[in-house]
Amino acid sequence: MTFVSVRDLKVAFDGVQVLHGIDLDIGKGEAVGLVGESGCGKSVTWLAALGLLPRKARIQGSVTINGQELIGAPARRVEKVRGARIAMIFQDPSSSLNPVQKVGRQIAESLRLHRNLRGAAARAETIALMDQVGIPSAATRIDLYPHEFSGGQCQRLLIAMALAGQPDLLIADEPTTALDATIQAQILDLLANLRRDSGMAMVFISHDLGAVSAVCDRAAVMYAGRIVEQNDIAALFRSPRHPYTSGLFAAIPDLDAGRRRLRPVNGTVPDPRHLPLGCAFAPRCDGASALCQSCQPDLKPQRQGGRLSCFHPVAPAVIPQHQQSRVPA
Ligand SMILES: Nc1ncnc2c1ncn2[C@@H]1O[C@H](COP(=O)(O)OP(=O)(O)OP(=O)(O)O)[C@@H](O)[C@H]1O
Repeated sequence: MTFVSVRDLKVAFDGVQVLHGIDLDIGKGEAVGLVGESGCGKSVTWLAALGLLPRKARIQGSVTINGQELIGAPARRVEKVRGARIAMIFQDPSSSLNPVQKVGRQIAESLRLHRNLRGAAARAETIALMDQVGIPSAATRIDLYPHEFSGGQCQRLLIAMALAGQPDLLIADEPTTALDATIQAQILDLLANLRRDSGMAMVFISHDLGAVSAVCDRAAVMYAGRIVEQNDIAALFRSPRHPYTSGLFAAIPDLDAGRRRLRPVNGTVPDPRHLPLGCAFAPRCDGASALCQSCQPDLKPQRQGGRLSCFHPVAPAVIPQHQQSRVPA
């Protein structure tokens, strides 16, 4: 059953279009990744959907959550839907916690707001949440300040605050980017487990396809304000069809592949003020033709599943030996 439905979502700032018509559905309990390089519109998509962009943003299209339209809705209604059903965690955990308030109080405040829990009940639930997200000795650390926790533990505390409201949807915007590699893996594990156990839906925003595959069922690859490919994680890994997706995979380090050279995607994401006429990826694409340089390909459903926006897709893969170990089950 569809929980979030985004239709033809467009955003412009000061007359510059940065989102060009995003369509995306998220089912109840489903985890969907939004992947792409910096500046391709991953965050703006969710900030627009949740009414969190500055006033100067011009937003068109439709976003419904549980059937309720949010675009153009009165701010109080958007706030109510957002507060009751949606939680967000961000890249930099230390800047999202209040440095001068004990961590237990910050989690308890979430419990008071969302579940009307106070006093001893709130304290007991705070300890339970800290336990659930893997903070050791929660009962004694509840009265510490954020600076007394490591970066990974601060992200765990923010996840606990997000869970306090028992959200139907968790939006995780680059939640592991600021953490070192081993801690990243632990936080990804935690998110994957929480999602499985709680049944909440998740949007996982990242430039890292590997991280997305650890948590998500499906991913949408974004480029220059559009979704260019969308599919189940396993299908994307097995056979990326858009040259950009394929390029993102070629740039992931793979320890099993020995000393294989990484192939970065050449060039950079275009400035939204100066987009090329046709496909925005064409200037970086080895397979681009004159058609790509003059026309924007539509995002079309594919016979073999998923959706793709490309005139010259990469041939369905015979998976190279070095990538076989990476295909998620
Ligand atoms: N408040 C704003 N005012 C003007 N332009 C903005 C604003 N917020 C975002 N943009 C522009 O919108 C485009 C998409 O930005 P967005 O933050 O969604 O990218 P992203 O894919 O999430 O990148 P990152 O991974 O760096 O967060 C960029 O060109 C960005 O400069």
